[in-house]
Amino acid sequence: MASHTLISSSSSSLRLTNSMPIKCFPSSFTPIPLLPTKHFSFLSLTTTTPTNKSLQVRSVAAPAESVAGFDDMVSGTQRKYYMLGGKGGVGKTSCAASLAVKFANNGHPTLVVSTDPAHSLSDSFAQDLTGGQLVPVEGPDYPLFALEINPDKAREEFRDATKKNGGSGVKDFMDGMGLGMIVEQLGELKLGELLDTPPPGLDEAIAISKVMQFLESQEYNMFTRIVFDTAPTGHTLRLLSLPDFLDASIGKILKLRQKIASATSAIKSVFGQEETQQAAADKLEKLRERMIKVRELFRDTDATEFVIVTIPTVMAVSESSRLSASLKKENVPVKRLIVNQILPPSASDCKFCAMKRKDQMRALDMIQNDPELASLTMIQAPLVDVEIRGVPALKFMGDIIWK
Ligand SMILES: Nc1ncnc2c1ncn2[C@@H]1O[C@H](COP(=O)(O)OP(=O)(O)OP(=O)(O)O)[C@@H](O)[C@H]1O
Repeated sequence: MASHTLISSSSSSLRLTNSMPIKCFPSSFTPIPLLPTKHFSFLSLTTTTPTNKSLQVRSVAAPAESVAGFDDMVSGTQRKYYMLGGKGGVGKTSCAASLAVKFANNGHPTLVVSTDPAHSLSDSFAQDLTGGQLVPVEGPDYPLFALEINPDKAREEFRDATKKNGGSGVKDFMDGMGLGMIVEQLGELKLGELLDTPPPGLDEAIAISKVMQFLESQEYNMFTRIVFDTAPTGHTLRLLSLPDFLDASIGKILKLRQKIASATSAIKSVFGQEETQQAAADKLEKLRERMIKVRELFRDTDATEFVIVTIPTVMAVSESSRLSASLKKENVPVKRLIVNQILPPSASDCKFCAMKRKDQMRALDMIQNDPELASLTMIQAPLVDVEIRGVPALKFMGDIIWK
């Protein structure tokens, strides 16, 4: 508790490690000026009192000696996957990046992957990680690599494969042959919809399957911890049911292909399309296999854990509760819940902070009484006073969260 304990005081001025005084918000709101990045301490330290007397403040919202069970997370050299997910903007990327840094500093060659279509890993590490390739992250003791999967590119590949092999490409082709009726008869195929307005979650499913593909290669053998920074909740929920949906869709495409193969083989051989079609079919089949692997990965209780990240607001907690219920329903292992951005304790809140703290306490209370969330290990992470960017800042944050 030592470094995160606030000592009460009659003074309203808090002091950071570097002795920079900052004031609570006055009742008429004025934004707190941002501190320079080098001061990545957080408002948790000491206040001065005229008498120099100090008194410990106990508060529900105090960033506690949270025991995340990091010893358990770090033990063993068999490969483990950690997927961090939650509502947009709650701090998924910061928590995922700080976990990756912590693993790498504790002996694990680690890979951190972003499958969120709106990547922010590059921003978090303050390094350019774009390009869909492994990029080494400088700073940690053991190798840490990052990978941002380009969802548009991944989707295009999928689109091309399905188009060539049973999407609108085949329909047009069949229409041209006067055989469109067969396609019509398989009306429930709904391929057009799938290709033109891909269901949310498709990007991520393809991105994860792409990672699975990479992980099969020699180059990736070294990684013993893989941390995923996933897309916001809605995508994750759809992603869980997506492999089944795609499995069925792809299955239908391949079936359709077989059905029409005999009718068109003579014509196709004239136009020389047989080989292209076969190559596309193989590609599609591979994609289907990888989707099944994604589904299995999410449900592998020995190797995988989904960590929910939330913030202490009623809305975020409600959403986290729904996410937890859905994950459990789908047999995805969930053990930990990070409650991020908790106000550090203060002995002399301004009106704004006092209100905010009350709200946060209500939300924390809600978690403790929520049938879905109460059983999870709760990790409280403080709201820090600067933006968390770069490896030193992520290490600092990781050392607070992952204990
Ligand atoms: N504990 C914290 N204290 C202060 N700032 C934080 C904290 N956690 C996250 N932030 C800041 O909040 C912003 C959003 O964080 P982050 O990008 O990690 O969230 P996210 O959930 O991944 O967002 P998105 O859903 O948009 O991908 C960033 O500017 C980050 O530095």
